Amino acid sequence: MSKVIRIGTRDSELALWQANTVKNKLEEFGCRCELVSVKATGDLILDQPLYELGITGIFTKTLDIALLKGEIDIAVHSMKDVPTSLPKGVVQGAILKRGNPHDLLVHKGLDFLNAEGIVATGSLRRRAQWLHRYPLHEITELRGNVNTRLEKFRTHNWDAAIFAAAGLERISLLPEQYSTLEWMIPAPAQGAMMVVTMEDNSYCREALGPLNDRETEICTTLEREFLKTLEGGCTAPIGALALIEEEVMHFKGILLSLDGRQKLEVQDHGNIEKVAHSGKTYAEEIQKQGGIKLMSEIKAQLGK
Ligand SMILES: NCc1[nH]cc(CCC(=O)O)c1CC(=O)O
Repeated sequence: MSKVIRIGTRDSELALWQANTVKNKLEEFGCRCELVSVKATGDLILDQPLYELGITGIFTKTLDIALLKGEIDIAVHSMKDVPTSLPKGVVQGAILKRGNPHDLLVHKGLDFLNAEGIVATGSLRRRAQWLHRYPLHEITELRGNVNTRLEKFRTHNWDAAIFAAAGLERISLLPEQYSTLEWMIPAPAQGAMMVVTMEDNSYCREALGPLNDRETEICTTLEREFLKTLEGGCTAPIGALALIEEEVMHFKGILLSLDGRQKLEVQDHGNIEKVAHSGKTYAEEIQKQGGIKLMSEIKAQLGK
């Protein structure tokens, strides 16, 4: 077989790292690959908060279009950026072994935690969880790719900024002062990469098979099932994390109000088979706690 698999990637440092990781793995299994750079709208539109753009697949849209047009054979996405429903004809080819799923606080000293502080993030989920824990703090908008955000943090007078650990670790950008936010529930599938291809591309589907990490697939599928049941196509402060430790599966899921005052949560652990298929049930528990009303308030506040 002498087919060359064209791997679509965005051109941020993190996207290139992720695409190269997939390329190296495929080559280990004897495939030939090349990277194809595709410009994504998420990198271009920066003057409006993401949630106002009303597009859940903003980071993945352009690569998916290139895939549908046949310009590339596979696309590598940060799985947390992939909408819970894939475009028609596009299928999950592999989910790679997850990196660090947690969020990190990059800071200039932690004294501000017990006082007033300004924390930078563009994420509704991080903002709400931060304000829930530190109601006296102020959140300032911070967007752009990881490099841009870190640079903005360095040049502004903010006390801290929140990042996905996996993003900083992958491109070796861990700054001098940071702490892992173990208490903060990450975005569903944070730290995992999903490779997608076309349903009818049996060559790529077969080639991607060995790259799949079953444990990551089980955990992220559960987290996304929880998200899908709750969100109903709307961005909201939702977090979910599933971990398997010594054959026991642990799950935590949350939904907060935008201002962080209200927090609904569900926690469980148990047999992998049982917990892995309870994503919808966990979301329904949140809905029973007041989640349906809260979601409609969030939608109204975001102007949807
Ligand atoms: N939404 C942007 C995004 N998408 C994936 C990552 C990092 C890698 C990951 O979490 O898988 C980031 C950066 C961040 O949230 O700080």
